[in-house]
Parts: sequence; structure tokens; C-alpha cells
Amino acid sequence: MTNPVVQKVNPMLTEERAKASFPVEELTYILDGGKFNTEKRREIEELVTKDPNFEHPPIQFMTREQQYSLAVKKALLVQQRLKELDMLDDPYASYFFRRIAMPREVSPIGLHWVMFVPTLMGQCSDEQRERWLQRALNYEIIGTYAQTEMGHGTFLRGIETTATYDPSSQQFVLHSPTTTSIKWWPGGLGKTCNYAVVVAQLHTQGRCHGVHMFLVQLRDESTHRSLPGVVCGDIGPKMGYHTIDNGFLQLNSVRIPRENMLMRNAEVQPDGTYIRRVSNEKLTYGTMVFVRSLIVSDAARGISEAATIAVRYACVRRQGEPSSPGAPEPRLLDYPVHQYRLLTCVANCYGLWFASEVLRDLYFTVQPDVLEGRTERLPETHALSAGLKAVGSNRGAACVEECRRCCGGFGFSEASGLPKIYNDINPACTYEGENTVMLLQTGRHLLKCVERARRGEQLAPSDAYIRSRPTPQPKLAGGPLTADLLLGWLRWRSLSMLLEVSGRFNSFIEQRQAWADAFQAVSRRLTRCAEAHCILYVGQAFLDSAKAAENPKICGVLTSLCRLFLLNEVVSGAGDVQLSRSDLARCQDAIDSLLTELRPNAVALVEAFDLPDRMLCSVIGRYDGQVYEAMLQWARQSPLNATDVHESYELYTRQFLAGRSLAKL
Ligand SMILES: CCCCCCCC/C=C\CCCCCCCCCCCCC/C=C/C(=O)SCCNC(=O)CCNC(=O)[C@H](O)C(C)(C)COP(=O)(O)OP(=O)(O)OC[C@H]1O[C@@H](n2cnc3c(N)ncnc32)[C@H](O)[C@@H]1OP(=O)(O)O
Ligand SMILES: Cc1cc2nc3c(=O)[nH]c(=O)nc-3n(C[C@H](O)[C@H](O)[C@H](O)COP(=O)(O)OP(=O)(O)OC[C@H]3O[C@@H](n4cnc5c(N)ncnc54)[C@H](O)[C@@H]3O)c2cc1C
Repeated sequence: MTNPVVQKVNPMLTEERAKASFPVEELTYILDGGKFNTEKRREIEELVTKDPNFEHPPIQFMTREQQYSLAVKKALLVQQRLKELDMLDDPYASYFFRRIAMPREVSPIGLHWVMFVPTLMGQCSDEQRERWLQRALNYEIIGTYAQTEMGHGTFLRGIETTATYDPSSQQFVLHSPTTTSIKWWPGGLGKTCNYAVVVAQLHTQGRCHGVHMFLVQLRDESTHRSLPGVVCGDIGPKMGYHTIDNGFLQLNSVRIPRENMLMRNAEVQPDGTYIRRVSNEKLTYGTMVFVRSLIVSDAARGISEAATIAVRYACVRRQGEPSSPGAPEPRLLDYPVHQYRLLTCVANCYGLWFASEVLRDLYFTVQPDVLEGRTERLPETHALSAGLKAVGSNRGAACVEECRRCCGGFGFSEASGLPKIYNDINPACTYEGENTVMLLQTGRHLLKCVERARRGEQLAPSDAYIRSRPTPQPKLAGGPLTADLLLGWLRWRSLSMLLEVSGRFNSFIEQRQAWADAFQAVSRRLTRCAEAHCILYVGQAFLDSAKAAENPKICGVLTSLCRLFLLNEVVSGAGDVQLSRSDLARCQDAIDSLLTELRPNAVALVEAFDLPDRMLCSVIGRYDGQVYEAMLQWARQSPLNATDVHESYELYTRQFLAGRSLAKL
């Protein structure tokens, strides 16, 4: 892809940039986690931008095979460059290198570093780590995470692949006994990877011990041919993710050494004796907790890209009745309803951005304990990563779609970059746990928290507001609608909803319903409770970050944006609890005032994300705002325009116009 040549900047954008009330660069440092990171990121961006090896025509004009091939080349080239630059051990640097080098190509080896390596880190015994981790980190082997099967994705315990231990050879026999047991979906499994962590039901000494993980070699390390008993391939085109070979895998009695079972938490001894080292069997699901926490920040990044495009476009696109004769047509951003659509997306983006940082810190605080088998904070971490993954990707997809629609017809063109951002974020609602299922996990945890509160037990920090009795509703009438007050109201809303659902649940239990049936009976309501709980977490993280900003101007603009986020939640969640008409009207008025207040900072707020044109890949979101010329240039690249008369004319249209039958052709 070629970076668009920066032309003379559209004066309408220059004008909007001049309106910023705060130092944009300083906000960028905050978002990056410090000036040092910003500088490092920019250095990396420059390195990649200068490297002609990463340049190519837009992938949207390529076939799927071409896209896949290009993505493999670029992904491997990235690894080579990272090694040459000695950046492999720096996760921040290598992450940004990958992003800027492959901004719109989901990597065919992405699963290797997002799931395969983390699984080896979390599930291997120390000795197994020695054996495999370094090879994986050096990319001597390329792996994926093969859990989902045709028949089972959500219900993990229903997985059918078997790993049966044979003590005579001290091997496991990996087998797909049915069509529905064929692994389906794993990224890079089809063509790219030569190893996989395979999730299978462990059988030994005549007993099944549930799902465990096994390292399975799929392809020969020198020829890349699939090994005997291994049948694998690509699952075909999808709604997006064209550059990645999500694959299928059928295992026909494939034998692997006993030592290839990942044995950090459980072990099968040479004679077949099964030993569980830690009691919590859900530790096997640890990689998913990690990736779910990453998805929240990925969703925020997706919105940041879409919002940058849509806000810039809204500054340069004029359409509508001029306010007076001879005046120019209004810009899209002059319409209050357009401001509302875009600024609420920006507010969601900042909220999720800050919440993802808090969640990642929590994960990395808790993880060392978990690795040592101390799992006290695991339920909170699981509930938050599951719920925030769902809320983050739901919001991410919704906001990107809103930004796309805000760009009218151009938003539907691949030239805008928006369809691709949407298609990259949308599958996150499904993978790593379908969102409704994830909200139910959070809801289940919250129900248990109410029970613990009733017993007077201490709750984890993010659950500490949960009581067994209702609290009075904070008054929204009277004083100013501060962020603290609004957050207090959302806390009350979350607790009220939860107590209501918990009351219903208990009444079903008192009527002697089974726990699982009572759970199903409240499940619809429980997903709303989980969302309310997660939104509270996002709001708290947002407000804490706003308050922590040292520059008062940044603190001011972030607090206003946070208030917009919170007010929008109060208004849209008013139906879940009792909110008086007058309180609702006050909140609506406050939203209108905030839109007027924030509008001059709209461009500054998105440009603080500091996304170069190379990253946005958008004709209408360019830094220079020269949209129309660039759009024409883009269309000229369409392969359909290679000749004036397309071959289909000679083949079909000419025959049709001459009245000849097309059926024989
Ligand atoms: C890399 C370094 C980064 C460094 C950072 C540098 C800075 C850079 C900045 C940002 C980085 C961003 C990076 C961006 C990249 C992110 C992009 C991500 C792209 C990833 C591509 C992913 C591709 C997709 C992969 C997959 O989809 S893999 C397959 C995933 N599958 C699922 O998720 C299945 C969903 N199902 C389940 O999880 C479970 O089956 C279940 C629904 C939870 C139910 O399980 P079951 O066993 O039936 O449960 P029960 O027996 O009923 O027990 C419930 C019980 O267990 C507890 N539980 C459940 N899960 C967990 C868990 N995971 N952990 C702990 N506990 C768990 C649950 O709470 C219950 O507990 P109680 O009984 O006590 O109530
Ligand atoms: C792009 C992409 C990449 C993927 N990559 C990988 C990978 O690398 N490795 C891997 O192992 N897997 C991967 N997956 C698979 C993914 O994890 C599963 O698709 C996902 O977990 C959902 O499982 P499922 O497809 O079986 O859906 P189902 O479980 O069949 O869900 C269908 C619908 O039923 C609902 N539902 C299911 N169970 C319940 C319930 N108990 N209560 C209420 N509603 C329910 C769900 O909410 C959903 O709407 C990937 C998927 C995609 C789309």
C-alpha cells in the first residue's frame, strides 16, 4: 500500500485543528502510556514507512489467494525485521511494528503470538517450556490454538476429540471420532502452521478426565507436508479476515509422545496414572482470559481508527441548506445530531481504552499468583475479561458501523477503510467466547457475589459495591450533574438490577427449581446486569484517568467527554430502572450542552490517537483532507478499469443486444 502524498491541507481541517483547547501531543502521551512509548512508536512507524518491502497496491483489489500470499510474506518479513532490529523481546515495539506493517491484513501467524505462545507459557511444565518455548519464540515452529470443533465452540466440555493414553508405547493417540469433532476455525491452521495446541478429552486407564491440551505436530518441518493421519485445510471465504487461513483439522489416530501433553496443572505418568496438580480445572482456560483482555483494547483501537476517519470527513464534507443566501453549505460536523453520533463513539473509545489498561494491569497482577496455583482473584478476572470482551466488541462493532454510516455512500466504499475495520472487529463478538455467552459468565459471577455479600463475605475490588440490600437512588435533580454523581447513579443502577434479578432467581430456588433451571429463567435479564456492571467499570476507569491527567486542560476535556459517556449510559439505560421524566430531561439537556462544548475539540480528540495515514488506509480520512481527488485516484486502480471495454461485453452483452441466446455460451 502506498501512503497518500500529503497535498496542501484542506483549510477546513486546518481551521478545525486550530480550535483545540488542549495540547493534543500531551494527550497522545497519556494514551500511549508515556512520552517514551510515543517516541518509540513513531520511530517504528518511520522505519516501516521507509521500507519499500512493505509497499503494495490496496489489497481490496486482490483475489483472496493473493491477499493470503501477501499476508504470509509480510508477516514473515516483519519477524525477520524484528530480529534484525533486536526487538523480538520487546512486546510493545513488536506489537506496533506488526500493526503499522500490516494495518489491514489480519496476520496468518497472528494466532502464534496471541494464543500459541501464551498457551505454552501458561500451560507447560518448566521442563516443557525449556523444550518448546524458545523454538516458538524464535519462530522455528509456527503454531495455532485448535479448540473449537464443527459441533462445539461454546460448550467446551462437549468437545469430542479424544487423546487416549497408550502405556505400552507411552504415547497419546489423538483422534477425531466424528465429523462434528473436526477442528474448525483455528487461525493459520489451514495452510500456515506446522504445530497446534489441540484441546481434547483425555482418556487414561479407562477413565475420561475432561479437556486437556496437547502439542501436536501437523506438518513436516522441512517439506511442510501434512503428517500421516493429519487432514487439514482452509475453511473457505468468510465475511472478513480474507488474509488468514482459518482451518479445519481431522486427526486419524495420530500418535504423539506422552510428554506432549501440556502438564503444568495435570500429568499422566508413564504407567497411565492421572495426577491433577491444582484443584481448579478452569486453569486450562487461562489463555482465553488473556486474549479476552486484549480484545477490549483492540476494540478501542478499532473505534479510534473509524472515528478519526469519520470526524475528519465530517469536517470537509459539506452537504445541506446554507444558513443564509451565499453562505457555504454546512459541514456534516455542524449538525448537532451528527456531533452526537460521532462524539458518543469517541467517548466510548476513550472509555474502553482506559478500561482495557486497567483490565490488562489486573491480568498481569493476578497471573503470577495463578501460575503458582493461587486462584483467589481468578473468578473476578475471568468475569471482567469475559464481560468487558463482550461489551467492548459489541460497542466496537456498533461504533465502527455508526462511523461508517456517518460517511454516507463513501462509508460503503472500501476506499474509506471503514468496511475493513468493521469486518476486523465484528468477529471479535464471536471468537474467544460468543458475547452473549460471555455476558452470562459475568452474570453468573455477579449472582454469586450477591450470595457472598449476604453471607458477609468480602468481595473482590471491582465487585465491592455489591450489597445484599438496595441503596437509595442518587438524586439527579438539583445540583450539577457531575461525573461522580452520574457514576454513582450507574453504580446504583447496576446494584438495583442485580438485586432484582437475584430476588427472582432466589424465588425460583425456593420453589425448588434446580440451580441451572433458575439460572436459565433469569438469563435474559442477567445479560443486562452484566452489561451494567461492565459499563460501570468502564466509567470508573474513564473518570479515574481523566482525573489523573496533570494538565488541567486535558483533565477538563476528558472529564467532559467522560460525562458525555456517562450521561448517554444513564439515558439509554433509563428503561432498566426508574428514572423520572424530569431527571431524564435534565440529562438530555446536559448532553446537548456537552455536544456544543466538545465540538471544537472533536478533531483534536481523535487526532490525539496519532494514527498516520499509513495506518488508516482511508481515502476519506486522510490527514490532508483532500478527499475527492484521492477518491478518483482510488477508483482508477480498480482492475475493472484496466481496459475501456470489458471482455464481458464481447462475450455476453454484445450477444444479448444482438438477440442471441446466452444459454448456449
Ligand atoms: C502480546 C503481548 C502484548 C503486550 C502489550 C503491549 C502493548 C500493546 C497494546 C495492546 C495489545 C493489544 C493486542 C491486540 C491483539 C488482540 C486481538 C485478538 C485477536 C485474537 C484472535 C483470536 C482468534 C480466536 C480464537 C478463539 O476463538 S479460541 C476459542 C475460544 N473459545 C471460547 O472462548 C469458548 C467459550 N466457552 C467457554 O469459555 C466455556 O466453555 C464456558 C462458556 C465459560 C463454560 O465452560 P464450562 O466448562 O462448561 O463451564 P462450567 O463447567 O459450567 O463452569 C463454569 C465455572 O467455570 C468458571 N470459568 C469458566 N471459564 C473460566 C475461565 N476462563 N477462567 C476461570 N474460570 C472460568 C466459571 O466462572 C464458573 O465458575 P463457578 O462454577 O465458580 O461459578
Ligand atoms: C474469525 C474467527 C476466528 C476463530 N478462531 C479460532 C481459533 O483460532 N481457535 C479456535 O479454537 N476457535 C476459533 N474460533 C471459534 C470461536 O471461538 C467460536 O466460533 C465461538 O467460541 C462460538 O462457538 P460456536 O461457533 O460453536 O457458536 P455456538 O456455540 O453454536 O453459538 C451459536 C449461538 O448460540 C448461542 N448460545 C450458545 N450456547 C449458549 C448458551 N449456553 N446460552 C445461551 N446462548 C447460547 C450463542 O450466543 C450464539 O449466538 C474462531 C471463530 C471466528 C469467527
